[in-house]
Amino acid sequence: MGDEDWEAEIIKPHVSSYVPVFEKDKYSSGANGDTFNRTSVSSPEMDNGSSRKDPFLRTGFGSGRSLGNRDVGEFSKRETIPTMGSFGSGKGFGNRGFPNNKFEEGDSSGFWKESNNDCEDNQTWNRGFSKRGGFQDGNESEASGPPRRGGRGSFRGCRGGFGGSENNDQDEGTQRASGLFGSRRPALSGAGNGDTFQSRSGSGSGRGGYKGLNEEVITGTGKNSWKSEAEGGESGDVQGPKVTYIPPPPPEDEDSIFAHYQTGINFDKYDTILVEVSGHEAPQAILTFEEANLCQTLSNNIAKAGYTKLTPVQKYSIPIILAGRDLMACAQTGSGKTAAFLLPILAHLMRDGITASRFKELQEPECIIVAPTRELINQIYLEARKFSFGTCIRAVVIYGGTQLGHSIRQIVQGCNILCATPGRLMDIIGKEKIGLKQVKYLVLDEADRMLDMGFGPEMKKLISCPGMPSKEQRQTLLFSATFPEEIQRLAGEFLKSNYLFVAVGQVGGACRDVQQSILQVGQYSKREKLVEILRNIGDERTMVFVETKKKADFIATFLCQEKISTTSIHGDREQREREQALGDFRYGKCPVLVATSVAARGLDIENVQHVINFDLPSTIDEYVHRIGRTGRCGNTGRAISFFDPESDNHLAQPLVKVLSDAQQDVPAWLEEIAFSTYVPGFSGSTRGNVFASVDTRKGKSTLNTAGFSSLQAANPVDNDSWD
Ligand SMILES: Nc1ncnc2c1ncn2[C@@H]1O[C@H](COP(=O)(O)OP(=O)(O)OP(=O)(O)O)[C@@H](O)[C@H]1O
Repeated sequence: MGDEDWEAEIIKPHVSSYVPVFEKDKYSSGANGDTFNRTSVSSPEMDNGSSRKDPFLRTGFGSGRSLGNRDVGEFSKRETIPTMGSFGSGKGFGNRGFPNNKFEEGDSSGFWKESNNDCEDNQTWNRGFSKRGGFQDGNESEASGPPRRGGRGSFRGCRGGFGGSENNDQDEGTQRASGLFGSRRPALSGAGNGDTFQSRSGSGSGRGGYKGLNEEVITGTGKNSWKSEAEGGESGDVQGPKVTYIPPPPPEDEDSIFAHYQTGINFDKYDTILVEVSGHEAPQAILTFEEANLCQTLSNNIAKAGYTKLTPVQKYSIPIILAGRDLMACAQTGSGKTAAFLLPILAHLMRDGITASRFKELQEPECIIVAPTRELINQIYLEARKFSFGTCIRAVVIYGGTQLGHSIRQIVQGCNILCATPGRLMDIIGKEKIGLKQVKYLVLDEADRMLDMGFGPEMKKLISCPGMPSKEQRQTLLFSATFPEEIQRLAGEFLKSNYLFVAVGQVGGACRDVQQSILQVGQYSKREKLVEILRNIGDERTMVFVETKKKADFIATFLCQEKISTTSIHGDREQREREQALGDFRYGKCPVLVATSVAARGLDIENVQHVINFDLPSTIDEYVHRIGRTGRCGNTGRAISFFDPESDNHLAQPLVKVLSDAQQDVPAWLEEIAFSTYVPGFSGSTRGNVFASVDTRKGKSTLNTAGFSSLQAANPVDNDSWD
């Protein structure tokens, strides 16, 4: 993917005539115009002979004046403003595109490295410098990025940092680190939001710095520098400015805390889903919240959250966790896994009492929850805060892309449940800001992702950190909608040998409330098809998944050009922008969110009615997670996927399987491709290595509908092979 030759289609006269509304307002005079010379951009030295691929170069998207990293959704649907250049043509100004010309973080080098793997904190270890600082990744062969909308924008005019080697990256980084923010941006001030940056030349280690109202200079050198990313620090090595973003605190009022959306018409149908529990002596499932015997405050909070009935994964997982057992639970997307682990943990904490308090010097959380993306961990935190409302239990969230000092300050105020992304967690542990001795619960949400090659090593480090109780001493809970066999095997290292495995429906299966359609669409027709679909959809909330960060920017910009209010989220956007984008989507300002896989898992956004896979992901599991952003909690949704026979044939067989398991129509052409395509290890009936259909330990104990309690294991499990 990503090789689409956009150039042929993108050069259209109307492109340069569309100017986003805020551009008109702020820069309508020609004075701010094209200070960046477009021809220089496409010089061979810079584009490495590959500018053919970069539509932005030819159309002026992102050339020169950054639109800032404003969400493209702010390119209003309704505005068409007479020509004044193209997107972002002109100055390297308004770094992030904030209306008040606020500056931040300053990732403004001219080149950036694209990666298909748009994930979180393990990737963020690369972020501070190498990804952003002026170099170009050979594979991507882009002379510059897409419309970076400022920030790390390609064509920043004044300091683009072009170059073709990693050395240039170093140079750019050094340049940035040596006072770029301090000395080159004296006393910048903008209004509001604490985003104002102030010059701090000479502060800290004397390398310059920048500061906002809520921000402090964190320099990269000297005794006080944070740990390098390679060591697990997320804020970067010696070069480059540190992340200073402090997320706004979530609303404190009860209505906001307990705001929720309605369960859908199919919520009751959850009861008919088959549930398997494997392992020894599984406790009986419960049928009602009352049976869980939770304390009054918790019960009140559950009621205030609008939960009246347990979902299947909750019926089985809650008693298992209450019984102190380790658990691997697999249930379809949007079926309430978060509450399935939070409620029993909170119940235990309430029963046993907590030790951490704001008066303790070293915070020692009783529970650590990790998840692969920042937005997801924040969502889990909000759920934890909701269910612990009115109790003395304090949940804290820490994640990358935010100021480390802020994370530390949150923790020292008291921390019983620590919700964290892996990079930030390891950073905090490395700095000895928390003690692990009290950890009784370790939860890996999206556990298959947390244990795969990306995060697995970090998770292994986590469980072998000094002080971390051994698996015999803690309770470990793994949750996901997908659990490939090989990951299940790896999980044995984390779990006690007698763990229980709960499978609600088919492991790795898609949610049946999502109506799936697969359309055969070639690369060159995708955009046209997308626009056609979105026009038909109207204002209904839609997530569009693409394979690369660069393409996410491109498609979002393209849609804005087509007057479709769109924003985007991906791993190269600053955290502030990501949160803004998600907010704009969540609250309806932009009904279309273009995303990479960073938004594929876990995100629970009300009323997402459509998911469009503009590009199919590389794995079927990812497909299942992506389409699971719609059709949640008994609501219905639609997923449309563009299948390009040039690149997606390997997915034909697993797609046919997922579609038929979910009782969806399977197009004849897809079956034909599936039939004629050899996929090593795949077999339609067992799914081979593609994903597991059962607990890989083989011992199945029950096969029940969710409304009935489980039976004892029919086949004792060979636990020995799991240590
Ligand atoms: N028993 C319940 N009654 C009503 N709503 C519920 C119940 N359990 C969960 N929900 C709601 O259902 C939605 C989906 O829950 P959640 O995000 O935990 O799903 P999930 O299984 O973790 O999904 P994913 O696999 O995508 O991460 C949330 O809005 C949650 O508040």
